[in-house]
Amino acid sequence: SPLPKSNESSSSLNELLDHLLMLLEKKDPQQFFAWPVTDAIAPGYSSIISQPMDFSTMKLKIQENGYTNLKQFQSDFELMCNNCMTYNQQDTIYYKAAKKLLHIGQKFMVPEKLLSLRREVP
Ligand SMILES: COc1ccc(OC)c(-c2cc(C(C)=O)n3cccnc23)c1
Repeated sequence: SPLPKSNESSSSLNELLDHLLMLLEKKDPQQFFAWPVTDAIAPGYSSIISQPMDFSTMKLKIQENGYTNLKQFQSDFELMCNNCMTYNQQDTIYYKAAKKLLHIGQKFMVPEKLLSLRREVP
């Protein structure tokens, strides 16, 4: 089915979300969260994690107008981090990376911070 026509508000939300996603991706230099986790690299992953999420999936969702508000974007981000802290033991580099990323993301996604982002996005 054709993509829903994007109107003014959805395109400005999408611009904000694209900008936010880019900032969050920069905090994942090892790209652990860039692509879906496969059972090949993480044994049993698909039977442990029922709702996988990663940055590439979030990017596609933005392009398909899949987010109608910031809260939905925030919950996919938190899902991605929490999946990682569910599958991986606390003493792993992945768990520690997810904990750090979650903390950074929660600091970014506060209203006053987002207002400044909005001003940045022309
Ligand atoms: C070592 O290089 C990579 C490259 C890509 C990865 O996920 C896209 C991961 C990766 C990412 C994850 C996560 C996010 O749980 N993971 C868990 C166990 C084993 N590997 C991973 C690691």
